[in-house]
Amino acid sequence: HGYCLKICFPLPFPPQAAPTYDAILQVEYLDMVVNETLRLFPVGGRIERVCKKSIEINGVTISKGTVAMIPAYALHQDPEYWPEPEEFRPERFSKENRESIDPYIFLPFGAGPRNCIGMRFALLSLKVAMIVLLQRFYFRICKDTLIPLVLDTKGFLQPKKPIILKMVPRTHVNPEE
Ligand code: HEM
Repeated sequence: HGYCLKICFPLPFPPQAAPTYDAILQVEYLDMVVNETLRLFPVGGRIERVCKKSIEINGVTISKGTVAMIPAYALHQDPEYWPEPEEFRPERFSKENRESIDPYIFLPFGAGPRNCIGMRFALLSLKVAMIVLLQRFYFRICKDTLIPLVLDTKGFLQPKKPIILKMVPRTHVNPEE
């Protein structure tokens, strides 16, 4: 896939203001962007569970002890649930749309009693990092940005090569330069 993202949203933070917990929760669009990014790029591309007792689901018997793999990456790309799944559309996670999302189809942090224990911490710290960077810089594609992005096929879902972007200080007169 080739992804070319231009994300523009107002940050309700003056350049030097500390992003407080309450203020971060107010930035709804940031949450939508983070969710849509985790939909396209779920770090744990698959989730696994060991079957505790034999069960039949839709005519398929899964015996006790079998490891069942839940393909989070594939579920996040299923056009039945995500129209034009390859498109980066944070609006999928808007307040109005969010309620219709099945928690077993959107699985960036897994689901159930063994889901990610660090989810809230991870979401908060990555939002703090994004806000602090976006308060100070614009991010632009440059000649060293590899397009299309190539994903690694082993282990955690991550880019094969680092993503190189140009950082333009926000004090700069013309951010498009
Ligand atoms: C964006 C960052 C992160 C993502 C996308 C992520 C994703 C996941 C996923 C998909 C699972 C498997 C859940 C399941 O099987 O249902 C998991 C498990 C886990 N994560 Fe995270 N994680 C993140 C950050 C963190 C952080 C920051 C911590 C710790 C501070 C953490 C601690 C754990 C632990 C301990 C488990 C195992 C939970 C268990 O088996 O009971 N994760 N994570």
